[in-house]
Amino acid sequence: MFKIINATGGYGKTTIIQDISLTVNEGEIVALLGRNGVGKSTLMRYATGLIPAMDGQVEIDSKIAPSAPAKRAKMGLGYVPQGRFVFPRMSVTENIAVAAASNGYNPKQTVADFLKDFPMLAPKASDLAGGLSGGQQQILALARALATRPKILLLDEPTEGVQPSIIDEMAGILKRINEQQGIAILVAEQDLDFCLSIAKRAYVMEKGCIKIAVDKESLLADKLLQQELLGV
Ligand SMILES: Nc1ncnc2c1ncn2[C@@H]1O[C@H](COP(=O)(O)OP(=O)(O)OP(=O)(O)O)[C@@H](O)[C@H]1O
Repeated sequence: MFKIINATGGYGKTTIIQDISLTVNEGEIVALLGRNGVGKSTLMRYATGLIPAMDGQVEIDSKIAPSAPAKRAKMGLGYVPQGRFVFPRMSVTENIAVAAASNGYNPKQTVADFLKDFPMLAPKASDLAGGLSGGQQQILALARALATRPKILLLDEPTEGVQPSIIDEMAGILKRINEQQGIAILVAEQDLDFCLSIAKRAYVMEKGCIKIAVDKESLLADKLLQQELLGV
């Protein structure tokens, strides 16, 4: 249902990712792994349309996605960028409302639903997002992406700088939305344990390319691969 086909892209004239193809099937959670700087975030930005394609394309539900990020969002592509993007001077409620409205959904209803679904945010509903802890901001960033009602959710290093209890909470939320709402997920990560607690297979990147596509069991069993490609 979500495909990146022969993606080549980068910044200015510099090519960072080269000829990458990957698929996330309906209802799947797939990990995108690789050491620092291999191009995971660049591939995510390519997928969302935030950087222009030098070559290749993105397909959502077998339709070629237009390049504008807002059009991809309307087709069902949700995105949580690295660094937990929230509006710091808006309240938790306003952050969710703005995200819902940006994709044409009723802000009031969405906020009411989300405060039920994200009990951690409910007591903070009127607080400014900038005053939340790092982990709470990451959960809010996830709630914002979900408020756009995506079919496929792209997450860029959601565990970075987040304390273990919130990482567990996040894994629980991701499994729940995947199982109950059928939202497919592509998660770029360095935290192998987190990824393999939610994903059944992974693509591993090296120097701007996909080096290998591997299922969870094979990756867990292959310590050499873990060390060589992931440095763990
Ligand atoms: N905005 C940018 N302009 C120019 N080069 C960039 C930009 N963002 C990233 N790069 C370069 O692209 C390469 C890949 O970086 P990218 O952030 O995509 O990797 P990554 O696998 O996500 O790494 P990390 O885990 O550190 O986020 C790096 O060499 C980086 O310096």
